[in-house]
Amino acid sequence: MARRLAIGLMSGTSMDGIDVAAITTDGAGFVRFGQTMLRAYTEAEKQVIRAALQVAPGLQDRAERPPELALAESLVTETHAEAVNAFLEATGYEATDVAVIGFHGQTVFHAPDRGLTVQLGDGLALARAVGVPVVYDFRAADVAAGGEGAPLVPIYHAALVARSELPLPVAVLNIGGVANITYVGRSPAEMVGIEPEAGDGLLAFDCGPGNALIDDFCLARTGRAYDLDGRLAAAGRVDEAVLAALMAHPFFDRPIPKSLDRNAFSRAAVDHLSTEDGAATLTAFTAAAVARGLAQLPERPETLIVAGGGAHNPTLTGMLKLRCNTAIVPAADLGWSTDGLEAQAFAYLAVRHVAGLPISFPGTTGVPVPTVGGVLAVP
Ligand SMILES: Nc1ncnc2c1ncn2[C@@H]1O[C@H](COP(=O)(O)OP(=O)(O)OP(=O)(O)O)[C@@H](O)[C@H]1O
Ligand SMILES: CC(=O)N[C@H]1[C@@H]2OC[C@@H](O2)[C@@H](O)[C@@H]1O[C@H](C)C(=O)O
Repeated sequence: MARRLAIGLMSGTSMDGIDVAAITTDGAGFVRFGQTMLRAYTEAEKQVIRAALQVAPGLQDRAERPPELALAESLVTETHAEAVNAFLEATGYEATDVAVIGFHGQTVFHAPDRGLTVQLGDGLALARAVGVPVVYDFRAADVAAGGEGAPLVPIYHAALVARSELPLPVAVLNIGGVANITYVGRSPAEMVGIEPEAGDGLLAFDCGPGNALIDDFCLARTGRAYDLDGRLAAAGRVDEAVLAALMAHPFFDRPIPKSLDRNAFSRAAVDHLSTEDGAATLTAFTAAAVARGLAQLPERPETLIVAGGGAHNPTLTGMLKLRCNTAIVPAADLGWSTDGLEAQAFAYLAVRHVAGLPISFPGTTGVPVPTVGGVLAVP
């Protein structure tokens, strides 16, 4: 398969901004990293997205666009076009150099049990604004076929593990707004090939909260968007009784694969705690949920590679070390991008779409057969 330059765009559940990343890939075993960039959302932009998040659970149909969603969708499309143009300017690439863009959009609601997963973003408008073909709406086909619609990054994790010389099994933990785990249990090279098998070699699932609960708590208590370097949590004490109550949520006993809405968990259980103790307890909740997730794997991974914004929180990574009985390796130690990995993944998934390769698998989303997701928009 031909190697193509692709750009990926990820606006995740943390709603901090748009990660932009370029890779050169054949959509299978070849991946060469290009540059990455963050186009941060302003406070006013975050408000527009938050308003859409509030309204979205009332949707009956994923195409419905009440005013809050319509406004947020225009904002998402326009800011992504701005981000791509800024990235082209900064990197010196011409639009004509780029074969395809993978545009995740902004998830505002995810309820696969109701057949609903809603990502805001107009792929055709973006393609026209930047002059590059765009693959978007990656999750709908998987949900329509009976899958969870998430996580979708695992096949990219498998491609990166295949290039590494790590002993298997390996697990990759992404700590975004929600946390998710990928398990690579056997020769991953086979999995990224043309016909990945639907065996238990590649498993994935959302394992619990990531940063979103901590972020929301921090914003409500201090007015700051997140617990910088985990300082609040480091100054507090974990309330073990509250933690046990949080871990009693039925989600943790559900078999894998499984996925989560950003707002699946409530932080009400820490309302009576001090700001420091609340932050410590929610941070421990994220770590404990990862440990529970690892226990659902068929084998204990030799290595747990940690990526996503939560990898920058030393209080959280310290708690992971205490609670997970495995070697923890920051993604950056392997030369992987901590913050740009998901954006790279959507570039990879866009190339797979163009090549007609599946992006989700029975082991990663529970979809009955490997499924090609996404919609192609040509300018
Ligand atoms: N220095 C830091 N200290 C503590 N937390 C941090 C730090 N840097 C980033 N974070 C956390 O990382 C979050 C951003 O993570 P990330 O960009 O991976 O999220 P995302 O792309 O929205 O995720 P996803 O799509 O996987 O849900 C911030 O909201 C914050 O909680
Ligand atoms: C529905 C949705 O947008 N889910 C996100 C979210 O953020 C992290 C986790 O929950 C993961 O399942 C997924 O994103 C990543 C990019 C994925 O699909 O792999």
